[in-house]
Amino acid sequence: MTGLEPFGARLRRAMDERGPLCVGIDPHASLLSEWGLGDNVDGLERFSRTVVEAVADRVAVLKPQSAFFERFGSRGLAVLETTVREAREAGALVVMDAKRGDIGSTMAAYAEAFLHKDAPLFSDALTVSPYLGYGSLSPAVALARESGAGLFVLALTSNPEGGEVQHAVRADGRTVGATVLGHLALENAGEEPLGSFGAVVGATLGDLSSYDLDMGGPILAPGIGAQGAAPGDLPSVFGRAVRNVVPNVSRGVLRHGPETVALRDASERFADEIRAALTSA
Ligand SMILES: O=C(O)c1cc(=O)[nH]c(=O)n1[C@@H]1O[C@H](COP(=O)(O)O)[C@@H](O)[C@H]1O
Repeated sequence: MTGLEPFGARLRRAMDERGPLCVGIDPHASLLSEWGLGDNVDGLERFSRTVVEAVADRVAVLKPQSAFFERFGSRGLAVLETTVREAREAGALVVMDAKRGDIGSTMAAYAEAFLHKDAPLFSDALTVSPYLGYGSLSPAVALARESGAGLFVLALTSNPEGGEVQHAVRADGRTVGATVLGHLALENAGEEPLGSFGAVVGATLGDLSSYDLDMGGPILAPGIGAQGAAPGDLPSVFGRAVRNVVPNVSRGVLRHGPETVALRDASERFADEIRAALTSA
């Protein structure tokens, strides 16, 4: 299979050209209602198309959250396919937020579903959970390499409950989260200008100086906006690794819909604040 240029290289270029913002496509039932749309497939379709029209030609990354599409069964998945295709056609990279994780042999099928270049839901990258053991992800790592796609592996998540697993200390004295970051550093070794195997690290987490976040790959940083973090927090949370951070905002942008112009303005405001925060870092 001839793959695309590696995801990390494509992402670095997109971040340099467009800035690093990732806008999430999270069609919550409450947002559909606020936008005057029905909580049905037509509403889902209108919502997703509007977000793509508003920002896919200007942000580096769009991140559809699969659960909100799965809610509507096969017709929701058809909307997800269209959303991914139209976002990519408009020049955005698509990170499919499906947070898959399973035993290795089943993980291979999840990888086929999202990372095989001929799959209907092929995406530039996929969020995955390493909490069945990092090694269980190896079929996804292998297929991502072959396709020129990437992974974002949950390392230190933005939710307060995540710490009970991720900050747990192993017998060798390292935390579970640090162990995941260590695996990613090995995957990305020697990859220039940026590896394709990223971590998810919440922007809400405050001081992370005890973690080595500089693991050669991108860091997807959710938590800005609705979960309380702000663009100005990025330099202090991520330190030197901030240059590789892809900050995600979902509800913080989406609540400004349904007008395309208002969505675009909200996204530009976040992009400007992020640029200002990174320049001062
Ligand atoms: O993998 C993710 O994207 C993710 C990881 C994490 O630690 N925290 C987190 O909020 N997310 C996702 O990021 C988005 C955040 O949405 P907002 O809180 O509305 O900006 C949601 O789609 C979450 O599922």
